[in-house]
Amino acid sequence: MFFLYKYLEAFHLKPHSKKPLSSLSLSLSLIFVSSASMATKLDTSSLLFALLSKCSLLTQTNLAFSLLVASLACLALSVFYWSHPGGPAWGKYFLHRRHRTTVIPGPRGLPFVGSMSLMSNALAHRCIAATAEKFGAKRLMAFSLGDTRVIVTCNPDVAKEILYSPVFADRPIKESAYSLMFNRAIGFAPYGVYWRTLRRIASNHLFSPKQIKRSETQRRVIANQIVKCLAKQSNTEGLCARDLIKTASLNNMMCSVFGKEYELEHEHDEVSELRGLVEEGYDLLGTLNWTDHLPWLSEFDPQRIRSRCCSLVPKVNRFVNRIISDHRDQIHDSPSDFVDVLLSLDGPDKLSDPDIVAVLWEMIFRGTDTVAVLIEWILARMVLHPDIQSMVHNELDQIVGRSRAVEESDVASLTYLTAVVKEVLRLHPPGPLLSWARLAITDTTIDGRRVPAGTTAMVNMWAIAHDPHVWEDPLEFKPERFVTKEGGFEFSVLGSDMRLAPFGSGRRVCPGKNLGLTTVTYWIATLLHEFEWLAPSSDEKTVDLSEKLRLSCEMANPLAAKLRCRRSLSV
Ligand code: HEM
Repeated sequence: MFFLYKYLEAFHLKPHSKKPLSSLSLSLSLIFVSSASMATKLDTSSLLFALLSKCSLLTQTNLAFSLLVASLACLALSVFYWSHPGGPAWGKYFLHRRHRTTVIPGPRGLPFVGSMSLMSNALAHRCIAATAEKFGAKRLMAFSLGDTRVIVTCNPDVAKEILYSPVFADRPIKESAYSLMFNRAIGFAPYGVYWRTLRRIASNHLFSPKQIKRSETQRRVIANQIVKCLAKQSNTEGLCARDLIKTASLNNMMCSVFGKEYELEHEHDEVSELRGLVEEGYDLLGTLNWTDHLPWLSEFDPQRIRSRCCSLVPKVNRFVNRIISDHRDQIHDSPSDFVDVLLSLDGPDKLSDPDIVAVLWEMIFRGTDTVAVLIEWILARMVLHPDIQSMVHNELDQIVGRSRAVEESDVASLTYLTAVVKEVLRLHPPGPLLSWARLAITDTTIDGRRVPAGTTAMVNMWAIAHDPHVWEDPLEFKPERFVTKEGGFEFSVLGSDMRLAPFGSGRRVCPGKNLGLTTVTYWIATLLHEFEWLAPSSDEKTVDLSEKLRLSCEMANPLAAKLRCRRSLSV
């Protein structure tokens, strides 16, 4: 009110003004008095109208002039925000911060929207790495996604500081994740008792070494089915294994989670339906939603993410609830799959039905694509480097021999193959930006710079894994770097060494890392033991390694290969 008063007063002094200042002041005072008694009833806009209607200065010229002044003021403010290193969101913080602090370098991007183009790019990890290099900000870079302040590091020490810090144990709010119920599952549940309970239940009943061992038979059965399907198509030039591997991975998760077994050879309506739901969810969650960062856009849903989520969720609910009620109808002495486990919970651990749906849906969702994407990258590298593939074959011949199929127990002795998997994780981490970012719960200090609460933090694992200061010849495919020398330590990729932590680290580290790695290594051992993977034709010696970052970073164009069976008893 005070500002409005001042504003009108200032106008009154303009040459067009006809009404004396005293009369306007009187009008305003009257309005002030009457508005005091009705303060609770009047909203700001009606008050504004009341004020303006009292004012005879509302000429066209004055209105145009006031609009111009307001627009210029807005523009000046946004240019001021935008001029701050890191862009507009950091500029706003600069005005409100209470502490003197070193500024974090970073790109300004565009006024209002900041560096949206960095993240909406299909190669965001590469763009961020290049921008950090340009700004000399590899340790810590700031940028803005609309109103969201973001920090990103391309340095292993700073990555450790972020991922291990309890301050960054939360996830930023994403409308699509909330709409798709992931806030009630592990991935997006706010850090707290509920999240801890879910992680404990999943660690005990899905990801424990005992549980992983129990699901060995199911992985062997599915591996045999993959081999059988591939053997049938082995004469095809340019065979594309992507869909088969994705369906195999989905079948594997459906077996662990829902206790459902399907033949890979035949199309099943239930599997196709779930594949469709997962694909749609994957697309929605992997898209940068502008309304997450520009609240003034949220009414409009310009990318149709909200409406697509709204139509997906009832389908997921119907699908998963059907499976839950089938389980309720069957009485088991002991839980045989993860649905049984969740239904058997009692006391404080007991989950409501909507929460059970969210947890089950997340497991299927997270466990399917990550595994399939990694397997395709490994096969691509094998086609591209036949010399390395033949070393893997030699190892398989020595340890397993051609007379039998690989067993999961052989994998521990396949040291070169394990090194190949690690080298592919280094060059093609499925989550180059660690999939889901972290959120600062309180103000904190990272690498000596102040980071305010509410800042989103990301680790560019792809940049760390490609950094020549961290890895020798980082662009070379050299599995030998992971072959443990006599008496040396084995390099762990499970989150203890930030030079390569493709499963993240700290409190929010991937809980499915052992299950994922066991599945990938065993299936890859089988696929390489049974087949030689060759370029589709002799004149096409190269493999297209272009990437496309959705939620995971997959090959932009599916791998096409030619297969040669290595064992006569390949099925
Ligand atoms: C090759 C396989 C996989 C890769 C590369 C991978 C990678 C990741 C990464 C980078 C994160 C974020 C970690 C962080 O913020 O520090 C994550 C989180 C997660 N992953 Fe995985 N993952 C894989 C397999 C799986 C599997 C098989 C499952 C379950 C069946 C799974 C379930 C989850 C869940 C639930 C989270 C969220 C954890 C939390 O927020 O507390 N992942 N994964």
